[in-house]
Formats: sequence, C-alpha cells, structure tokens
Amino acid sequence: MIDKRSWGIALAVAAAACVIVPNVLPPYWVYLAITAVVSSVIMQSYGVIVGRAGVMSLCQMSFAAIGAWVVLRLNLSDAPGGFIVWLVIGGLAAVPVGVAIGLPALRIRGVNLAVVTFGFAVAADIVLNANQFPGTTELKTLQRPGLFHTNGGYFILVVIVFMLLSLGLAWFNRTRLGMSWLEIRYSERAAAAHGISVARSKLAAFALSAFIAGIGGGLMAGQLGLVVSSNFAMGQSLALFAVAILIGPHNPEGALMGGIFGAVMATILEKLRLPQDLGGILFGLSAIFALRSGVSQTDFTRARKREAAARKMLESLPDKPREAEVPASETTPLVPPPAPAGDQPALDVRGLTVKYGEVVALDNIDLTVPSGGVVGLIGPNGAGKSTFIAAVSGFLHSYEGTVELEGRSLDKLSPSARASSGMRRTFQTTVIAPELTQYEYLSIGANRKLSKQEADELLDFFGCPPGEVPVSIVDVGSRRLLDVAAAIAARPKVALLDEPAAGQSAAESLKLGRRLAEVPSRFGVSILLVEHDMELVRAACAQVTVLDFGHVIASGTTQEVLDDPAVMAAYLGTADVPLV
Ligand SMILES: Nc1ncnc2c1ncn2[C@@H]1O[C@H](COP(=O)(O)OP(=O)(O)OP(=O)(O)O)[C@@H](O)[C@H]1O
Repeated sequence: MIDKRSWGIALAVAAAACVIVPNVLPPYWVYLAITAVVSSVIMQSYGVIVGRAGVMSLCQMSFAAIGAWVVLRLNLSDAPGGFIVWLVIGGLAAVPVGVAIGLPALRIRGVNLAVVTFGFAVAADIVLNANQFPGTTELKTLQRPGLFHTNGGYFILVVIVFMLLSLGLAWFNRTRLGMSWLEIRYSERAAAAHGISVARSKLAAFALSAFIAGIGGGLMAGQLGLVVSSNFAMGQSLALFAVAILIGPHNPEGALMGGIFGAVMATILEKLRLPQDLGGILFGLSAIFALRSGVSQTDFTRARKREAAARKMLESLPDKPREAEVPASETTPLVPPPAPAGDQPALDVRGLTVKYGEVVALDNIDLTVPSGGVVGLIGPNGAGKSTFIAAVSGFLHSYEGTVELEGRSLDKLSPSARASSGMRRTFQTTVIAPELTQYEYLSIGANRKLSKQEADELLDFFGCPPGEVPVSIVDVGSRRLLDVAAAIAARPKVALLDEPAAGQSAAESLKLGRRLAEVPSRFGVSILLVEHDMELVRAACAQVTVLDFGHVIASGTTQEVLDDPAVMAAYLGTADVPLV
C-alpha cells in the first residue's frame, strides 16, 4: 500500500540502478547485485505467505528449486517460447505443489505448520541431492534471452521482474483476496465472520507464494546457467524465513533489504574488510527489535509514517463535535434500505441446545428476530449469550436445533457461508489489522468496495474517526464501533452484536443504543444485541429475551421484561424469587 509518489521514486531508483550497476560497477559487483535482486524475488514469496498471510512456511526454497528444475528441463529440450516463457511455466509448475503443501495449513497452524513445511523442505532436499538438475550431465547451460545475455543485461531483466512483481503484488493486496490475507493473519474467526473462506484464502497465498518462488528459482537458473541442489538447501529456507520475520518482505523495500541482507551481506562485509561478526550482530539487533515491537522493521517504519500523517490530518480538522449535530434519523441515507421481507422473521432459532461436555450451556432455546427489529439478548455472566451467537453464526462444531435466516436453513453451513448468506456477527474481543485504514476495514466487512460517501455515512453514523485514519491509532472503544459499522456495511439480513458498547462511557453507550434502534429503518439490517448495559438495551431494543444458566427466563417487550422480578433476581442474585 504505497502511494503514487513512492512508486514514482521506486521506479526512478530502479531505472537508475539499471543504468549505473551494469555500466559503472566492476563485473563481480554486478554479479552480486544480480544475486541480491534474485534473492529479493524469493523474498517476495515470503512476503505473501509469511508477511501478508501470517502463515509459517519453511519450504520456499523448495518451490524455487521446482522453478529452476522446470526452466532447465525446458532449456535442455529446447522447448519453444524461450527463457521468459519458461520462467512463467516454472512458476506455474510450483503452484500445485504449493497448494498441496498448503492443505495441511487448513487444519494446523503456527509451529506445527512450520514443522510440516520444513518436513517438505527436508524431503525435497533428499530428492534433489539424489538427482541432478537437467543439463548438468550434458553440460548444457541455460540460454539467456539475447537482449539480456550479459550479466549487465541480466541484471536489468531481474530488476524488471522484481518491479513487475512488486507492482502486481501492490495491486493484488488491494483486492478482496489480498485484503483477506491481512485479516486471516490477525484473526481467522473475524475473517470467517466477514464471509471470507479461510481455506481458500490460505491456499491462494500458498499458490501465489509458490509461483513467485518458482520464478525466483528460474531466475537463479538463468544467473548460474546450471544449478546444484545446495543452491536450494533447506537451511536457506530457514535463514530467509528468519530474515523475512525481521524485515517484512511484504513491503517491496523489505523484500529488497531482505534480498541484500540474505544473499550478499557476507560478501559485502568481506569486500569492505569488515569482520563477518558484524552481520551476526546486525541480525541479532534486528531480532531484539522485532521481538520487542512485535512487528517487522519495514512495518514499524511505515506505521510511524502513516500514523504521523493521520495525526496531522486529524489536527487540521475543524473542531467539530464527533457526534453529528443533526440526529442521524433526519439525514437521508445514501443507500436506501432493502424492502422488508414481509412477515418472515429475519432470524428464527428453534430448540437450540449446546453442550460443552457435561455443561449444558444452552437448553432448548427458541428466539426470533423479526424483520426490521432490534432484539436484546441479556443475562448474567455465563448465562450462554456468547454461546448462542457462536452457535447461530456457525462457530460451534455442533448444536441441536435449527437456525433459519429469512426462512432458509443455515444448519449445514460454515461460518463464512452463513456470513455470505446474510448474517454478520461481532466478537467480544475485536481484532483488526492495525495497518488497515478504517475505509479498508469497512470494505473488508462489506465484502465489496464501498464508495467514499457510503463509508463516510457509516463512520459518521457510528461516531468513528475519519476513514483515512489507520486502525493502529484508533482507541479500543472506537474499534468496537468500527467493527459494528463494518458488520452493518455488509447490509446483512441480521447482525449479531456481542457487547458492542464495551469500552464506551455511559453517555456514548446510550448514544450507541439510539443509533442501533435506527439501524433497521436506515440500513435494512435487523439486530440481535447482546449487552450488559441496560440503558443501552432500553434505548435500542423493542424486545428482550433473558437467559440464565442456559434457559430463557423471560421474553417480551423491553419494558415488561426489565421490570420482571425474576429478571432482576437473576441479575442481582436474589435467591427467593422463583425462576420460571
Ligand atoms: N469453550 C467452552 N468450553 C467449556 N465451557 C464453556 C465454553 N464456552 C463457554 N462455556 C461455558 O458455557 C456457559 C455459557 O458461557 P457463555 O460464554 O456463552 O456465557 P455468556 O452469557 O456469554 O457470559 P458473558 O456475559 O460473561 O460473556 C458458561 O458456563 C461457560 O463456562
């Protein structure tokens, strides 16, 4: 996510490098420069899988080996198309293997996944050691394309490939799939709640990263002419992974720095007659920094720049109160709400029973959210409210009973499929990628590109900061409001909101209640609201259902229910009032 000016500078630097490196530097340094850029391309593959999607993959060099193998095989058999076409075929050949390696990632994550991918790297190492790369016995070296035949020319080619990949990735990162990687990196459940298929998203990340690594391997073959298995040793995968964590290769400057650091640092130190230990010290210092800050070097630098720009922008805004002077109901909604679904309830839950082992968290619960209604679900801690939302939105492996959305059964659907069918939910803990702007987060939640006007309307309605402000400097209470806005942005049939007022002051909470009451008429979204703040519930809900120990103890109009002695007893713990 770099602006046009930064891209202009990057292109100018790349063009300058293409003039200076081949014409000014001695041949050895030109060769080193090629190594650095080829490594940067391989770093870009780490950028997709590790940096962007947050998946631990330790076998990127094995994908690179596949690319190199295919390019050399095509060269050996004088296949039509030439080097550039072979390069693309090499990248494509790595894709199915990437997807196959990605399959375990659907079930396991973190260190376990790292072990699985490393296992593949070890297996690939054994196979590569036992078999020579094509062309080795015949001594048939790779033919570079005429224009890029010399090392100087080849440097220009690898820079062009690196820049094209950088531009392509920058574009891709803004697509829904690219954004979904950022979301699964921080919270897979939030991604699923936004209708993102976590499985598809992860497999796509593996596929693209394998493609890029395959291209990198092909470029390496082009540089060396012939390759040996040690060029793709598993230790390389490990070392580059460590560099990726420290530097952040999902940013182009990070990929470049990682490439330089990983590939040519030792040689640079040697040439400059500096002790090799300096590389280790730099690496150690970066590791301490990454562990302390929890983010890569380039993410840290970018965040500081982005936040400073956002703060400047906020300071330049006129001192207007955050709450609109005009009540939201008196302004015209930009997008008119859809027509109500007739008598059909938005959400109809029958006989919902959930057991956690011996604990019966919900026992035969019936609950209906009428179309155009805001229904409260309240109860003391541990009553089963979050379990209800989890079951209805598909986040529990199993439950008894039925869940229907406008008459359509959701029981067999995954969380992301339920979200796509018109259900959104929020969580008690909000996890949003801090590098996103609020505009971007709204688009992820909405599952479509929102116009600036529509996004501004939502942010204004819920009292969030301006859309350009990055999430990293938005306070916790406002992040929860942003999460609610993102849920409503999707215009679902029903939104299940789990304690959206946590972190708000009493006055803000009351305002939120009034806003939520307007949501059905303004946005065409019915709401089930879980809350402990009774003032908010009174302001927002026409009807309320009360749970206690997994049972419904009262249900009806808000006034009736909140005045019910059994409800008061459940909240205040008065034991002498019998439960229904
Ligand atoms: N994963 C779990 N495993 C075992 N028991 C659980 C699990 N999640 C919830 N429970 C139990 O189920 C019951 C209902 O919990 P739940 O979190 O749904 O209540 P709640 O009404 O949302 O509470 P709160 O207001 O504190 O969020 C509690 O007894 C809780 O201890």
